[in-house]
Amino acid sequence: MQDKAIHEELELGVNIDHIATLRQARGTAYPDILEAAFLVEEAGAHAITIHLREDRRHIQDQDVYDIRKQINVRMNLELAATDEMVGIACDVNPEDACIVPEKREELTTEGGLDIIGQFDRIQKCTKTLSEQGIRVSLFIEPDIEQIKRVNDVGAPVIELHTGTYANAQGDAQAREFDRIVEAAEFAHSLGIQVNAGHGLDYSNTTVIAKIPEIRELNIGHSIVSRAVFVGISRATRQMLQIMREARDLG
Ligand SMILES: CC(=O)[C@@H](O)[C@H](O)COP(=O)(O)O
Ligand SMILES: NCC(=O)COP(=O)(O)O
Repeated sequence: MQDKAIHEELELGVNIDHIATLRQARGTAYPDILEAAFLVEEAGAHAITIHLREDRRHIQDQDVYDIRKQINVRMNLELAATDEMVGIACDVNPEDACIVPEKREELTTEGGLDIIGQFDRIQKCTKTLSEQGIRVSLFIEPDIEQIKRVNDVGAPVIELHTGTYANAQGDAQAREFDRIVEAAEFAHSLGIQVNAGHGLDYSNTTVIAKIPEIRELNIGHSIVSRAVFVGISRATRQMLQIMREARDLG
């Protein structure tokens, strides 16, 4: 069981997948993903997050090994619950692995894992990764029924999918926000570490960052997009500042 204390500091994992998207668009050697990882680390991020998709649309296998070798902060590797991906993760040995649902035809991750429907597979992947010493996180919807099964799966961490909140507006967004708060409180009461991410940007992160049970945010697309104009160091620092202000840490 993990410490049930409320965490003052909120950590940021910067997802640098879309640096690789730009590189893969032309098959060039630039932009250099390692340089991005170094700059993000130097700017104060707590982790580098990358998603090795089965279709290899952005991050490539070599990126995972290179980043693993070169960075000093935690690596959070996002992966589908397949034998191939679990094998790569065990070989790379990141500090964290986040199991995410994946559909080849999707534009981006569309929802959370169905822990109830895919219990055996997710439990098997979690066990293999955990035995290797990798801390496993499950990317799920803010759904109480899903959260009830997390401890049975054996994962110490969840990442609440904030995509629906991020894409909604008005009352619908307020309702989804309430679901996230309720899910975070419930998971925390069960001793599960609560992270959150997907679709968070410079205008919708503050309220999520104020939820005291949340320990880490993983944010990528908006930071890489802002980096086009201000550079990735500044874009990372600006997001960290939003998170610190939300926690009243200045
Ligand atoms: C699981 C998740 O939310 C991120 O990995 C996100 O999916 C970024 O990668 P894509 O934009 O390829 O979906
Ligand atoms: N798990 C969420 C993530 O890594 C980043 O998602 P996004 O900010 O690129 O939508």
